[in-house]
Amino acid sequence: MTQIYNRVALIGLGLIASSMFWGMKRAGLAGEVTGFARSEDTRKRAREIGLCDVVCDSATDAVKDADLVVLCVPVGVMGAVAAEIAPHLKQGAVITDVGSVKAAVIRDVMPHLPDHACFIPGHPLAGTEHSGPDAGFAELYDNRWCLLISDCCENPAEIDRLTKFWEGLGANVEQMDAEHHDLVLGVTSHAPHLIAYTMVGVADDLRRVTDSEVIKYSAAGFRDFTRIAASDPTMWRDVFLNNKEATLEILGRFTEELFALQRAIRTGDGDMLHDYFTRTRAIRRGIIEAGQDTDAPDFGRGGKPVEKD
Ligand SMILES: NC(=O)c1ccc[n+]([C@@H]2O[C@H](COP(=O)([O-])OP(=O)(O)OC[C@H]3O[C@@H](n4cnc5c(N)ncnc54)[C@H](O)[C@@H]3O)[C@@H](O)[C@H]2O)c1
Ligand SMILES: O=C(O)C(=O)C[C@]1(C(=O)O)C=C[C@@H](O)C=C1
Repeated sequence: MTQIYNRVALIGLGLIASSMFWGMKRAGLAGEVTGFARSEDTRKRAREIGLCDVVCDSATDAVKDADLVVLCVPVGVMGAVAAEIAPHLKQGAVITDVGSVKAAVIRDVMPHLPDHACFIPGHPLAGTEHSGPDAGFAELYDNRWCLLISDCCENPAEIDRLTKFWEGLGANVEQMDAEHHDLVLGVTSHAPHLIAYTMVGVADDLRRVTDSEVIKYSAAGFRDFTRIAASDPTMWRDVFLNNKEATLEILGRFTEELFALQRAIRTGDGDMLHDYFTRTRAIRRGIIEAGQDTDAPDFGRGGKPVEKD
């Protein structure tokens, strides 16, 4: 049990905040945790399940005397929440967030914060397709990355303290520049979600033709798409609207590659398809060999990728 902050305030009480709360309790990281969510139903549910030591009826009450304030709301409302709480922050408070996009959050939040406060944007790379106060669990961040953007805060001791806090929640912490973060996550998270949303939409259109066969006989790959496409619509709307440039850049490249593959199929260019899939398989194997995905089902005994020819 290592207490890192006396008082932590969670604003927004969904998957990410509730997982932080249970993780803080597991490791004894905070003396007291206050919480606030905009919806009265969410606050009621949080009180019923013991989510937070105190559930407040306003964000301003929740942040009073908090040493750490964590903004766990959709990316599109971070700025409005920051404006509301700013005058009520404790002297020297640290503000962080968990938003999936970083440059837009910094743009929206920073101007509202008083000089005495320190803003350290963050992003835990962990989640599920579930949302709301019941969705959280203490293990969500175990052995996952949490990226911190350090250049908004001039106090290295507070960056160290927040790093220890996330490590206490089980995460591995690294620092990254906001623009770079948005490009990397555009490739690894945002574009894949958009593709999953699209693919499930296409299947839904087809379903009308084939009368439910698409869903009934869906194999594992498509089922994974449906899991991802079940993610919260508000959260993902805000991600795309706030990481516009990187998403459009990646989608442009994606479309070019898709057209090339489409052409190879139409013209019967088997060599092109085989070379392409050989290259992508090597990437996957490289990740496994580097030990970066030990969850992989094709990670064989003795730490070697399983040959499946
Ligand atoms: N779900 C994921 O996989 C995941 C992973 C990493 C980061 N994130 C980021 O974490 C943040 C929260 O996501 P989540 O999955 O916990 O969402 P969620 O939908 O489970 O929870 C969001 C909470 O914010 C509350 N809220 C919305 N608007 C509010 C406002 N104006 N004031 C106060 N509360 C408000 C909602 O009532 C809800 O309690 C988002 O910014 C998201 O981009 C999500
Ligand atoms: O596992 C999932 O369901 C997720 O989509 C989690 C995921 C991701 O893309 O990896 C989603 C959004 C985040 O900002 C971070 C993590």
